[in-house]
Amino acid sequence: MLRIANIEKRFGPIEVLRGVDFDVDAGEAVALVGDNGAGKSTLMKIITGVYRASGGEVVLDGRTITGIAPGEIRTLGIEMIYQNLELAREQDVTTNIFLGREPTRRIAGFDTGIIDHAKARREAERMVRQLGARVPSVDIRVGNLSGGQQQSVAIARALTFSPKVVIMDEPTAALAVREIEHVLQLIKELKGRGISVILISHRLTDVFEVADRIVALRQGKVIADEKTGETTMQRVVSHIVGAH
Ligand SMILES: Nc1ncnc2c1ncn2[C@@H]1O[C@H](COP(=O)(O)OP(=O)(O)OP(=O)(O)O)[C@@H](O)[C@H]1O
Repeated sequence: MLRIANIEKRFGPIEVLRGVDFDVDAGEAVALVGDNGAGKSTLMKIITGVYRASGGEVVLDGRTITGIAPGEIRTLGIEMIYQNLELAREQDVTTNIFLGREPTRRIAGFDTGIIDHAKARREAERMVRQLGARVPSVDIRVGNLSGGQQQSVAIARALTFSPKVVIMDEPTAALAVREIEHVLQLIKELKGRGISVILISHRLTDVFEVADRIVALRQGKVIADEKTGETTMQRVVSHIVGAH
């Protein structure tokens, strides 16, 4: 579904990515791990079109997307959920799920439609239910939800774009222990729908629970690309810190 091929990124004289290669299959979750400064965020910004690569290419479902603007890459099927979630905390769940893309209805005599809030609400409820997200009501202000519930809203919102790939940056880092399990369930749900997931995480227990493969980045290079079932936490830690 997604191929990262020999991606290089230089900022002036600084080489941040030095020929990064890995693939993500449909419905596969790949964890991207690496120490602070390894290049994970830079790579994600290249995949989502925020940065232009200095070399190499990103291929989505057979199509080269390197150099395409972020808005179009999103339309083509790559969604990124940032650590800060980018939700409107003062607005309710429905508004956040549709932010700017609410269903509209036509009124006789008017050229443009008006927001059909009842329909948006029904659809938001359906999405939350189908996803198995534990959000008490779609009418609640997002700022009043727990961290895990907010993460669920961000995932539901990502699904409205019908993504092929969802990239998640530290989705469990700020969560209480009992909420982590629920977010990991939602990630499994995405996989079950055939959506590919790239999970950036420092929490290796989470990585081992949901990822099919673990790609370790060190100093801008893939230092290991291993199936989760064929490696160990100790081995992954040593890849990250550079013990071998
Ligand atoms: N715009 C920039 N100009 C110059 N150097 C940059 C720029 N952005 C990132 N870097 C450098 O690139 C390297 C990789 O940074 P990046 O943020 O991609 O790492 P990371 O693996 O995401 O780290 P973290 O886990 O801390 O978020 C760092 O040394 C950083 O200082």
